[in-house]
Amino acid sequence: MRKLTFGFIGIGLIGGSIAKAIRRVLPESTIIVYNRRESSRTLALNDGTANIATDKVDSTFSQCDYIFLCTPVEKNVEYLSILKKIINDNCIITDVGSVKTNIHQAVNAIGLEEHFIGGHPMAGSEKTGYENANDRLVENAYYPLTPTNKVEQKYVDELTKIVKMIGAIPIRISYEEHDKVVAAISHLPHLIAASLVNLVKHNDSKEEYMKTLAAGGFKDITRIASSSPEMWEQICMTNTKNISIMLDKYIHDLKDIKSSLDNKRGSDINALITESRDYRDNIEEHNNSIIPRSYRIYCNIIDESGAIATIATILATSGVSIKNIGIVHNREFEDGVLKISFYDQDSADRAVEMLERHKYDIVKRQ
Ligand SMILES: NC(=O)C1=CN([C@@H]2O[C@H](COP(=O)(O)OP(=O)(O)OC[C@H]3O[C@@H](n4cnc5c(N)ncnc54)[C@H](O)[C@@H]3O)[C@@H](O)[C@H]2O)C=CC1
Ligand SMILES: O=C(O)C(=O)Cc1ccc(O)cc1
Repeated sequence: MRKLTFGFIGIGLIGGSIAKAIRRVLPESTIIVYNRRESSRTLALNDGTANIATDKVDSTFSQCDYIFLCTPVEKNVEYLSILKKIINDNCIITDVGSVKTNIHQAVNAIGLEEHFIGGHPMAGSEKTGYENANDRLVENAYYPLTPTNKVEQKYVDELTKIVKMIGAIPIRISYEEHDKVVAAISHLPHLIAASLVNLVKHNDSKEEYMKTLAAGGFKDITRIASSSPEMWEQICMTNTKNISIMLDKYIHDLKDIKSSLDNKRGSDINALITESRDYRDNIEEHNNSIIPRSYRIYCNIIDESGAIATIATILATSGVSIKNIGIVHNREFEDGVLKISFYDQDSADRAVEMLERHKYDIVKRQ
């Protein structure tokens, strides 16, 4: 890989994570960041991610081979006209926005097609900001790329290689198709999560029993209701038509469910959950066959304070780095079990060995 200069407009959760990942895998590269908030710029300089940080998008970015637009989707579009006056002839602008049609249309309108490859890492969380960024965030995640035939293939190949180097899985798709897909699997679910939380809020009693008793299932399905309002307003205002079409279908399905309830058709409910369970169970199997397996183990623990800390300490003292750790409650593990993810198979194997040596019960799973 040639020595590259990368620019980042916005180093929040996603921009910050990609910049950190590039610093890790291409340590010789130059990284220039612009961010509205000064504290993130300082953090990125201090932790060695950025070589240069600017408080405006200016000619410093003319050195860039790649510029990642990583602000909310309507804002990303605003930077295109500024960048058009700055970039060099060989620069590729890419973005990480959750919606692709709006930016492709803008790119088209201002004549930047040869310089643009749309992108969208399918990883992230409800958290925001550089403080939550990490260099492994996009690892094992699909990363749709939406180049048009106006951009030279050598750039598509190189960006694809960079996406692979940071551990993500590039997948080429048209921007129109992309926006239909994400309306169904990401944008509508965020609206459903938010509306479900508000439904509970608006129907809770003054004792707040609903809020108090809300259990794992409610929390699982509504985690994303804590996402950034500004980011999601912009997503919904740009992928409006696709989301609205899916929402119509969903309202239709909800009405069917209500009719099954009102008419006491238990077999309909049974069929609903049987169908969803089969499909849902298949999502992970399907992913496992394409994405490298996530290196995880499951361990039974006694439900008492300090139990997780003890395991974390055993692994830390054995030199095993934990990627993620948390209790899962689902029908597969009736009483709850600790799920621990690692960065590689060796770490997972070593963790099993160490925990079994300490008499922990590792749950065998296909
Ligand atoms: N959060 C997620 O899980 C994912 C988000 N995305 C996309 O990534 C992009 C960035 O999102 P996050 O990093 O999650 O958000 P974030 O809130 O963590 O970061 C947003 C960045 O944009 C900057 N920003 C916000 N408003 C701005 C404005 N008006 N002018 C200039 N800069 C502004 C912020 O200073 C920050 O650097 C969005 O386009 C989003 O659609 C893509 C995949 C996943
Ligand atoms: O937190 C989650 O599970 C998400 O769904 C994160 C996310 C948010 C926006 C995207 O465009 C892609 C992924």
